Amino acid sequence: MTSSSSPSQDEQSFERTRTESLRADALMEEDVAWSHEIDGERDGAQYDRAERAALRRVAGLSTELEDVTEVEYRQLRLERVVLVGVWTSGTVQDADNSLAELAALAETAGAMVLDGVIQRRDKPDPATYIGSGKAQELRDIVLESGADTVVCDGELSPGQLIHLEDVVKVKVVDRTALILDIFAQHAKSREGKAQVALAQMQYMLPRLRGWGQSLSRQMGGGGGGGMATRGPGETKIETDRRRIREKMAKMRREIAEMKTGRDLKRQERRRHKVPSVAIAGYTNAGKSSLLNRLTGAGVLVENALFATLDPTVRRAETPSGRLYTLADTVGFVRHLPHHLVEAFRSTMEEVGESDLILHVVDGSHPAPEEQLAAVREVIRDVGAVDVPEIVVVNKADAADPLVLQRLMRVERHSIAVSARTGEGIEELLRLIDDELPRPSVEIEVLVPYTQGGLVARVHAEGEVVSEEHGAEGTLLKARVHEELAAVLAPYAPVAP
Ligand SMILES: Nc1nc2c(ncn2[C@@H]2O[C@H](COP(=O)(O)OP(=O)(O)OP(=O)(O)O)[C@@H](O)[C@H]2O)c(=O)[nH]1
Ligand SMILES: [Mg+2]
Repeated sequence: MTSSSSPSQDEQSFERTRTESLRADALMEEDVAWSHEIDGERDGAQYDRAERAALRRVAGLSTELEDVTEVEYRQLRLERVVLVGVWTSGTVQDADNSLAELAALAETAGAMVLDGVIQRRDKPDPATYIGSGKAQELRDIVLESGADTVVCDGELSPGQLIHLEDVVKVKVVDRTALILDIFAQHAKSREGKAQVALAQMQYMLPRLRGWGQSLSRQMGGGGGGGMATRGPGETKIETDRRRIREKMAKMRREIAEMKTGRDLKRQERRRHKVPSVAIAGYTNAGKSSLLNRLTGAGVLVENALFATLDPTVRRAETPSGRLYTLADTVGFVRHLPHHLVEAFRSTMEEVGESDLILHVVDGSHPAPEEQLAAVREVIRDVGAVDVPEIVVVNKADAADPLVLQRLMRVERHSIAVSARTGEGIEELLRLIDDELPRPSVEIEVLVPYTQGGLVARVHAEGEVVSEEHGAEGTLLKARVHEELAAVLAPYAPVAP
């Protein structure tokens, strides 16, 4: 399609080119010369200028349901949303991916995505996130599409949220609130629920609004505060704040107690020297699928973000018969809200204290490298840098072979698998076996047949080098951990 030269204002505002994702949509300001051949010669500057001025509509984002019954079924939580992103750096593709991920998040939260637009800017507008002119256009899109919520692809300041809401006249939420909402919907365990609630309160605290605030805004807002702006509403907010703070303190204590319970369990596992493997990775990468494939555990797998919020720990066995634990973890996401990282820190510490991390990445995703980097950032954040890592490139069945090759080349310690088809799983199991810490003490013991349980323990917890069944018992040569070596010490054959 050749772009029309200077389309009329009406065409500019309402023509939709959903299929041409690179085409800036017709929402530009009047001053933009859009007469250039889009596919023809345009230098970078022009491109930039056009992009800066345009709210670029991202194609294929609409998840408007065709089946009416499905709409009704979802009606309860259904919000009709328009997504908006500010694109400050990176390529068009990056910007599109980011908005596509926001769409997936919104859907996971139960919303219906009607439209998505991106504005090119050096940085978000301090007042309204997108520029004020663009905010007006966004208002038109909201009206036209019948949306009841705008979702911004970032964390907005309390002020930005208020100002943008004033313009678009529907609820405005940001990426952080959306992720918090999903976590709140998905948390099952008491601890998970408490962690999410804490994070939500933390997020809410500076964003509390009552009519005290609108009052102060009416009275000129922004400036000095002072007695004049201090209405009864503000006092109410102060009371609310205090109540929330008290609740948060209580919640923190509860979480700390629950953590103690989990720590005990972990210590128990450590005492038995069962090596632990943590499966970490970006949300929807296939962590739970992999856990199921490796252990046959029935863990919830869903094509939704953050299907897993409560860490599941399963027992597994290497091909050589050594036991280890395998833990599924909460998925990561770019710009994971800071409050959540804090709230889930204790859960994520599991990753930090494991003996090996299986870092799962979706090989069929458009930007797997970005996902790897985002996850590593959080791993660094929780101080889990010393744990050896195997990069497990999953969904090899669906991935572009060239992308797989690229990842294998860059990631030294990596393997391509498919949790779905089972491809590469055998090899992964062997890799895990190689990477798990070796028990350090070499022993040679003669275990009487009456102590069969000990022989079984050596098999499970150590590595058997040789085993002979003699008249007096089982002659074992093996490598075991110190504690088991101490238990076995009495059975060392006496030197002749
Ligand atoms: N094609 C393909 N799809 C896969 C594979 N592994 C998982 N999936 C799909 O990817 C989606 C996410 O899988 P999960 O195992 O729930 O992913 P997860 O990493 O546990 O996700 P969260 O718990 O939400 O963070 C599901 O729809 C799976 O069916 C695979 O090897 N190939
Ligand atoms: Mg999962």
